[in-house]
Amino acid sequence: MQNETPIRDLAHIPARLRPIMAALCEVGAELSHTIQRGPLGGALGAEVGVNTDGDGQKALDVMADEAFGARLRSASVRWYASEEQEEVVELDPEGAFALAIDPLDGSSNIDVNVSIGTIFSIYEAKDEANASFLRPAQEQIGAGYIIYGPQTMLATTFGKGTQLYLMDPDSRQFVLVNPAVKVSQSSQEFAINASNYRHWSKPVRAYIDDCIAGEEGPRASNFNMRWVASLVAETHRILSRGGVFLYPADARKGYEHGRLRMVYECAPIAFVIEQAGGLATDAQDPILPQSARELHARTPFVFGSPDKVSRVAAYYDLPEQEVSALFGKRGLFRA
Ligand SMILES: O=P(O)(O)OC[C@H]1O[C@](O)(COP(=O)(O)O)[C@@H](O)[C@@H]1O
Ligand SMILES: [Mg+2]
Ligand SMILES: [Mg+2]
Repeated sequence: MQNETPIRDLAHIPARLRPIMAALCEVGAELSHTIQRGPLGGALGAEVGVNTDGDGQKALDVMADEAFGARLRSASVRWYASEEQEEVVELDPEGAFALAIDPLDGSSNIDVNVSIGTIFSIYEAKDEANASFLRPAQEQIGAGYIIYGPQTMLATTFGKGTQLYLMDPDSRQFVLVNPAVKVSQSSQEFAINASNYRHWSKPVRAYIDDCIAGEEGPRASNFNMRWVASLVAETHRILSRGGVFLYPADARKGYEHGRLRMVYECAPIAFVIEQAGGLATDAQDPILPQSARELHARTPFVFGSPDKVSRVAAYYDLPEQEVSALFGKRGLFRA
């Protein structure tokens, strides 16, 4: 049964952002229900078009975008920037906020019953649509994600730590379960799409080679690997038990800046992770001081436990011959 108040504990949410958060949670709860019904509610994973980035659009991508856009109209959102829309949409000319959204993240997992999510980022609205989003990511006033997994959860930050809420499936209310999430320092897990190994730069190969070399290698420790192909799911795992995520730039055409989009994927996840004591970079420099070049611009993205993220950057700082020497000696995947 749908409850009147979609979030039970409001103390951590600034009063003026509560209508936006209520709207996001209401639509999130509906999506969670739709996702749980899976094929009983229609072909959610059916390809229905192509978005501005050239990615195939699934039925659920479009459904989620329409539902968020419609509900946020009455939540003081002036500018709405979505992965699924080429341009920024004006929702309420009187609205005070600009909201960027990846309505459905990890769409390749819709049909295989694996965790997917919604990512959002909130700024004060400026008079001009694009200028409201093409600005330093550290100007975000709120960010977070909803994960639709075995449990539906919300992770948010408003600049005072990261909070975690669990949706009670009976009442569909989001209930605070952790008021101060902290990224663990101790995990020995890395996440990267290793099928792209041959396309990576030398620093990335050297970093991963050293992880894979385990106890016998320079790290003198065994590592585990995970790749869900849902940024939200990888973020949630790292918030829960630490580790490092990498989606670097690579040599494939169109991947000069990696795959993930700055405005509605990397900026909000960076804010959530850093407020939980982690680090987020473009492999070398922090994400939060950076601005997107354009609405759907990509950026390389590395985040997680601070020691691991800093170590990745250190591999880029090694002189070229030194990385080559390391790479030559340690290249376990060499064809
Ligand atoms: O298929 P790849 O190259 O491993 O990319 C996986 C990445 O792409 C994404 O699915 C992109 O998100 P969308 O589903 O919103 O397009 C990320 O969630 C994930 O980290
Ligand atoms: Mg995404
Ligand atoms: Mg998406």
